Amino acid sequence: MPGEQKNSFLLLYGSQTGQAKAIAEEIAEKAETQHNLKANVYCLSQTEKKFNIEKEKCVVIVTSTTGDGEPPDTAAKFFRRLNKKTLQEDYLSNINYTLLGLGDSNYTNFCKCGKAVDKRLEELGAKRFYPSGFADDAVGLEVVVEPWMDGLFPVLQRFLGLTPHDSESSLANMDNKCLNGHVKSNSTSDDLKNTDSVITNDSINISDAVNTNEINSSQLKQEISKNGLAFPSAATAVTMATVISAKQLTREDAVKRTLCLCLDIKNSDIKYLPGDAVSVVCTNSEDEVNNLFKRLDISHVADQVCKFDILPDTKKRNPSVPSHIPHKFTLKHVFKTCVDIRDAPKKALIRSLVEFTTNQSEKRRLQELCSKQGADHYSKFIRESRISLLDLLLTFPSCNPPVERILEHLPRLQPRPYSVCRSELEGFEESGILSKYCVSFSRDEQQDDLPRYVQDNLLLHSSEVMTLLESDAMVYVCGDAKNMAKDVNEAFLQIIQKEREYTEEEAKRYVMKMRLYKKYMEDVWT
Ligand SMILES: Cc1cc2nc3c(=O)[nH]c(=O)nc-3n(C[C@H](O)[C@H](O)[C@H](O)COP(=O)(O)O)c2cc1C
Repeated sequence: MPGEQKNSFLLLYGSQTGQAKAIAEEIAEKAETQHNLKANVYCLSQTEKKFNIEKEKCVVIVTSTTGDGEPPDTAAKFFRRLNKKTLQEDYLSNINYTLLGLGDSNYTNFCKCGKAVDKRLEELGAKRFYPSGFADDAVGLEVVVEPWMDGLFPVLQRFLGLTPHDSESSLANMDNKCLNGHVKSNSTSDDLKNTDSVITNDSINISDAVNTNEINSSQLKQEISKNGLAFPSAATAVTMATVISAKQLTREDAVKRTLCLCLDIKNSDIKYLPGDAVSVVCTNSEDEVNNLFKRLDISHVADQVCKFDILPDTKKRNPSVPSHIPHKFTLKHVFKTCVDIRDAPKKALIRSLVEFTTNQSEKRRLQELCSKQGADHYSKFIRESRISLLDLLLTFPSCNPPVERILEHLPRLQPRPYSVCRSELEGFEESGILSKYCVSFSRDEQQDDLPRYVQDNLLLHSSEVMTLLESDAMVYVCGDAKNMAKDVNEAFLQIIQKEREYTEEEAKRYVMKMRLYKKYMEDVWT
């Protein structure tokens, strides 16, 4: 049984794009380096191979939600097993657990997976030894994650019989059964003093450039797919594709520029259908990378080949090189293609900058930004202002961190997902396959009498739409759930009321029936 040591506990994570995994790793690291606890960490996909939850005494679960309220792919098997109808009510009565759910309140089913697992564990008799937390990516996961994690350790210690004190006050701060969304923490001024101690030692160091040859580009391509960008959610290997044409779809004065890019994938194995998603890795801007290098004073080594080494005397348990950093690299390559330099700097990064800042007032300001009391300042100054790493360093001129410290903290450059659709409609209209084809460019400036949104277009063609509906038409609605899908649904209700002289109730029943017979289908997201 894995939990044999007195101070050990099982730590499980279910992650689609890496955040839950990173948080679980942080919990494990803090548990070991700061709290004399030992975490046995496994991905939920390892169920029955590496762990059997029913045999555990103390379990901590961190899981995100993906898709439309679904568990991450890696958690699907665990989820299925847990939901078996045949399990007895007391199946998990021996285990004690707590759970941290990650989600995004822009989605309809906020933290659905975490909440469902939490509920099911309770149904099966498991006891929650510490309140479960539900963190919201829309406002910043750290708003819930940080106080939840801080409170967890003393409770765990007490639960495992290591320190019989402290946990009461920690539990008192968590007075709800679950933490949900925004949390105001009840911290003391000690938090500020303690900010430095979180970073105990450099764990990673860039060794001196091993040689000064530039890595040739095919080697770099290999590194991208082999080491640099091992995307956890990618269904296929990463493919290099050339952009063969680019057409701007929006007008020059549009609020947001939309481009139609054609990628040449003739020589790749990619097969796709409309509805699949293609994720594009867009590199960081050369100018921004150069400016960052100038600010970090590393322009002169930008093209030298480097390698990450773990410091032999690191105090971190199981230190590892971030998986998105290639074994050998040039700084230029890593900063352009592997790390996200635009994302708002995380508190852990800001905390690590403090020790490299010489001006005392700048130092205090940085400490404040990453302290619990400074949560509002952090949200306002960093997140809402969409400050980048370069902006931050320019604002704090006396801060001169070594580049390895920055690299240790920068998140992976995430691919941007796009839905695959076909752009053949114009051709279909020309060849007569389509008899009518209407477009609405809502972001372009419109003359007042032209339909701006798709619902305006539907209402404009109200009687034709009704005729189509009556002749067994299928309706597919795809796109923004919050406004567009709602408004399109409303437009259909209006059309049916107007054209058929139906009451609102009758129109609703009409659309309901269409949905029931799969004649009105939605593929929508927020
Ligand atoms: C494609 C996609 C679908 C998502 N669906 C949901 C959802 O239905 N409900 C929710 O609360 N969060 C949803 N999220 C937000 C993630 O749960 C959240 O960003 C989380 O921090 C990701 O953690 P992970 O990297 O460990 O997977 C979704 C995110 C993505 C990218």
